[in-house]
Amino acid sequence: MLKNNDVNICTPIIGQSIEEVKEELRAIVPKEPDLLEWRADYYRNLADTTQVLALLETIGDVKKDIPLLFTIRDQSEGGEPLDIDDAHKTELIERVAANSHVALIDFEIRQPEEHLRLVREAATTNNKGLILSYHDFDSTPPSEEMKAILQEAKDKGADYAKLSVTPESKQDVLRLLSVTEEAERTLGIPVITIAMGGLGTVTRMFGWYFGSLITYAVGGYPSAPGQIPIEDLEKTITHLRKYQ
Ligand SMILES: O=C1C[C@@](O)(C(=O)O)C[C@@H](O)[C@@H]1O
Repeated sequence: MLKNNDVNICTPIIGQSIEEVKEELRAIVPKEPDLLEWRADYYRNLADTTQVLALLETIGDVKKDIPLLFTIRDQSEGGEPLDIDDAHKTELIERVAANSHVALIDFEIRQPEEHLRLVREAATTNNKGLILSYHDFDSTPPSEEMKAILQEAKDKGADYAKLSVTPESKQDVLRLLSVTEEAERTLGIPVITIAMGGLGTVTRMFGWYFGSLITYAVGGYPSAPGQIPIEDLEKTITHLRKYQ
């Protein structure tokens, strides 16, 4: 599945229709990312579970053996407006978790406890990895708070603890990297961290060196501020590896 103790490049799929998703896959799959993320909040028929599961089959048929991460991102955490409520979202994730094409589920740590429990159970039952994530699109919280968020993800049953923040200074970027480095040594589960936007690009390029397991890159279209094309990211990683 994921390469542990190494960097994994993940490319999001953000199509609104089957055609757009297929077009993105045609562009992305030949680039051989380590992981594909279907950001299903962009899909306009998300309310129709039958269509979601059908599109999952389509993705499964063309993605070759690239592991698939399934994410429905809430609008408050940078996702698209949803026409399903939290209960429907959780039920959908439970169905998706049972699908053999899916390897990992991303769920937000701020979701209601009961839904978190149901998603955790679905991931465990179906042997899928669970990423519990937290996004701050306004700022970079104090370091102690960032550590507490990663710890909370672990306490709530995450297999991977993810934190994505918005830096307002280079000091914020350094703090995120420092928290990453410490968490990677001490938390006991893998961490995924990102500083978004141009200031944070360095974390997308080099965060893995400080202990972040996944970095998100553009294969077709970006899904968050500051993502860079997979080709550029691969070159950067290769260069650092060569001389480190
Ligand atoms: O949570 C994340 C990370 C991300 O927001 C980023 O900043 O690259 C991109 C999203 O697609 C993904 O679900």
